[in-house]
Amino acid sequence: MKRAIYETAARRTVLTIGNFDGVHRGHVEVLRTARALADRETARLVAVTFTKTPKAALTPEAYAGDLLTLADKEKYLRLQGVDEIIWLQPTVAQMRQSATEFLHMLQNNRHVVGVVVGENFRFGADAQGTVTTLQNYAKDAGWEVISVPLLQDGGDVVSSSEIRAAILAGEPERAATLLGRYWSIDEAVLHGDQRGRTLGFPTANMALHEDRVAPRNGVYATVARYDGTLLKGVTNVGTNPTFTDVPTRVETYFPDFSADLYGKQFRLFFVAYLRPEEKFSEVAALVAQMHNDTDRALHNLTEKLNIDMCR
Ligand SMILES: Cc1cc2nc3c(=O)[nH]c(=O)nc-3n(C[C@H](O)[C@H](O)[C@H](O)COP(=O)(O)O)c2cc1C
Ligand SMILES: Nc1ncnc2c1ncn2[C@@H]1O[C@H](COP(=O)(O)OP(=O)(O)O)[C@@H](O)[C@H]1O
Repeated sequence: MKRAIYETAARRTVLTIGNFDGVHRGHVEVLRTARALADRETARLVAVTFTKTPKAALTPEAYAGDLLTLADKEKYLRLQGVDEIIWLQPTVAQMRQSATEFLHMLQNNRHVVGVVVGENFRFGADAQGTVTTLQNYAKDAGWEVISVPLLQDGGDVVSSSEIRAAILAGEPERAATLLGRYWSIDEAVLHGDQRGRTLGFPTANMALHEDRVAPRNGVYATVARYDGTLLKGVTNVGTNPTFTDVPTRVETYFPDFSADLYGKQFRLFFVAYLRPEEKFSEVAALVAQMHNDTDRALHNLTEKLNIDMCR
């Protein structure tokens, strides 16, 4: 056991540090640079990240919610070649750690040979540490530091908060442009009110995780990855105001499909926003609208779907 710990500590390591919520196109630039440095240095690539972004812990009222669950953050980090993840908890003790203490902690933990971060990287209590702090420390420690310039998209910096704002605003296309893939959720199918089938629109229902950013209420063209295939869908995010309001759900009707999905899990990609959810005075009007939504969703997906973005 002791030997295993020693071996981990002795392994040459390149660290990349950040929140990485989204693992968006900007993060991918940082991760690619870090992977290349690790390969050059015959080192492992270790990502140091938080289980919850410090923003969520410090100012929860001003925080829109996470783009990714931790499982998804891990999945997308590993897809970029990260070998291991060190998860930090945003505890009071962790948030009070000075910038130098934070770097000491990393140095004591691994045989660090390099560190790759984004240009705007801040760390330590009150975000006092900057790339310059890191570079100064690295000179003595013998680390190579690379700070990666922030990626821009049409004049805007690609950032997790821009993507959260796009999802909140019902702009999945904009979110996808910044993310480099469609925003998605991966959840199990729950039981609803068993009403969908009586309307001719059975819907697979998912809960919205409270820690996650909530997409704007309304109807979306979506795609699900299920059982190795992609299914076209039309999804309502909302509270079903035409009937009795329920806590916000994500309900998807798959026009070209019929099977029992209860308890099954699938990844649902948000491709386009079609309209806000409405309260109809008659069920027949809702059903007519749902037919129209289905046609529009299928048309939209036929015209615009980019399968490579379903990741
Ligand atoms: C494409 C689509 C659009 C929908 N639009 C609305 C809407 O505008 N207003 C509303 O109250 N419910 C809307 N719904 C939700 C339906 O009311 C809901 O699917 C139905 O009540 C079945 O609920 P159940 O899954 O709990 O059985 C929509 C559902 C779908 C699939
Ligand atoms: N084409 C389809 N799209 C979505 N769900 C379907 C489809 N065909 C069958 N189902 C099944 O029907 C269930 C939804 O029926 P519904 O009456 O809306 O019940 P609930 O209110 O429990 O969601 C889904 O969870 C799934 O198991």
